[in-house]
Amino acid sequence: MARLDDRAREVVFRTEGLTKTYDTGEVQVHALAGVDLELFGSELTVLLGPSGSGKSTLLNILGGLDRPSGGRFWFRETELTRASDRQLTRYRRDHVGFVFQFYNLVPSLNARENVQLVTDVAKRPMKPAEALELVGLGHRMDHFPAQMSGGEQQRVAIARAIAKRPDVLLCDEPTGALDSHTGTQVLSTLQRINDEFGTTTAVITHNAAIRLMAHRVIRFQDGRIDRIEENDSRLAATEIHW
Ligand SMILES: Nc1ncnc2c1ncn2[C@@H]1O[C@H](COP(=O)(O)OP(=O)(O)OP(=O)(O)O)[C@@H](O)[C@H]1O
Repeated sequence: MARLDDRAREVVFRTEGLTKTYDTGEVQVHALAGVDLELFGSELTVLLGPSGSGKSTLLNILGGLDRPSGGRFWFRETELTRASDRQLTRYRRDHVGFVFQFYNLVPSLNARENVQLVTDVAKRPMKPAEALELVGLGHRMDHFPAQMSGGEQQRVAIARAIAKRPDVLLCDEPTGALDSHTGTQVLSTLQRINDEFGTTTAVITHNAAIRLMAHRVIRFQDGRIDRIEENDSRLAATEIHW
């Protein structure tokens, strides 16, 4: 599979000394303790690290869902460190797709309607049917979440995230609730979207096997980046087992 070097090294995200401290009354939790990082255009990055090492905190800040306590960060040329709530909402709507561990689908809406929630408010969306075809669910469009497997529901969530043609796809434990076989199908969908559309993709996981499909692997420890590895050769998601 293509190496990162083959791709344009546009800097999509940059962070400088990013910190996040939670004040829980008696103790301060340093969720991020100074993160300097660049994520590049079209790359698929896997963020690995023990529970509590700060992965979700970082992804939530990059996605405009949370704010840092200190440091600075940019999306392309735009500094978002002190963006207003309105600016962050517009940034999320126009540029970011999210995929979470628990699919967050609306149970009373079928697959097509769940995707339509996003396409109705996006600037240049795909048709819901097109997004569902892309994740291999063209035949399940009228099904409700309760009628679908976990993997299918997660693929509806991916269709919803990509239907607005986001520049970045931020995925927090997208296979955390899935068995190996189903998880592999979901990863394969993410990999194909990254390949076909060049969507910059970051995937948080506890599962070290998943690092094999990434262009780069970023390892977290205690709110800091411990190590960054570049994969000389990558595996197709379908070749990964756990
Ligand atoms: N709202 C909050 N209030 C207080 N502490 C928090 C809050 N959110 C996160 N934390 C703490 O910040 C630290 C980093 O959490 P974070 O969720 O970013 O880690 P993570 O690496 O994503 O972990 P996991 O893999 O378990 O999801 C943890 O110690 C966590 O308990």
